[in-house]
Amino acid sequence: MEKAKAHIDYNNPVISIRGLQKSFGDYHVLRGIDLDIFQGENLVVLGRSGTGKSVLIKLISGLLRPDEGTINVLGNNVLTLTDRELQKLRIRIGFSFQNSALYDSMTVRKNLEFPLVRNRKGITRKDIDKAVEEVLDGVGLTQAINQMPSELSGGQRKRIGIARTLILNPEIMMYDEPTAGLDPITCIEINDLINEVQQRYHTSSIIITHDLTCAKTTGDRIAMLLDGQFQRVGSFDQIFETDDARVKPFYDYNFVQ
Ligand SMILES: Nc1ncnc2c1ncn2[C@@H]1O[C@H](COP(=O)(O)OP(=O)(O)OP(=O)(O)O)[C@@H](O)[C@H]1O
Repeated sequence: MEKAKAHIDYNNPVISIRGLQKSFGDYHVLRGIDLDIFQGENLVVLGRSGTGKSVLIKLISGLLRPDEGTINVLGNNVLTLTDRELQKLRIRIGFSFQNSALYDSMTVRKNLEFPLVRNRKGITRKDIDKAVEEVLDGVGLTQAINQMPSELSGGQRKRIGIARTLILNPEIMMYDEPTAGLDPITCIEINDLINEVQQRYHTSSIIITHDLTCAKTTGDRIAMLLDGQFQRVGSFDQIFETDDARVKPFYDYNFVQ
């Protein structure tokens, strides 16, 4: 499906990162990251394995501390927040991770209710039911409400995983390898869903992927992490308009639809 025009507010960065550095022992993983992600934008982060993409997400969400630099998320200086403040901030961020599995012993409904009951103290039964129905509609799976995760396809489980994140109305979504391990048709569906989420929930997103079709389909901008820095940032076509020997193989060995 063609990506609809995104409504991006370039005057309103939801994440602002400056001079970010992080080492583990002698390995200098991030060597000066500068990045703004704007309200309503899908930003794709591309980079080879081990370049520090997951480390970046952990730094943004306060799970790791940088050696240098500043990180501002939704108006908060992440490095000065208390644990409690960090927890509150994380509720405003939706994480769709490869390992964020559903609870196998619970129906889809119960899986979706779980984050609500845990994070919205005092929420009424009526509001829970409404939120579950709305979010299932949002991911196109209303019929799955009473099914068990084992009865769903990989793509459907992925959708429910995303729905479980969306139910808390996050302002930012983080997708880590959203299409990994899915067949090509399901990949297309998940890419479309990421774009639908952007439109319907007005989220800003970071999408980490190796899948260039995913990058091309979902990204309003692409940031390529090379040697610890965002060496190339721009549209899909712009970042691959180069003879840089570190960039070209990325494109040449990927099948891009
Ligand atoms: N807590 C840690 N302690 C030590 N080294 C770490 C830690 N976390 C990450 N690293 C190292 O930092 C580097 C970057 O890791 P990261 O997981 O961010 O890579 P990535 O770009 O997400 O890779 P992939 O695409 O394979 O998921 C790796 O060499 C990893 O071993």
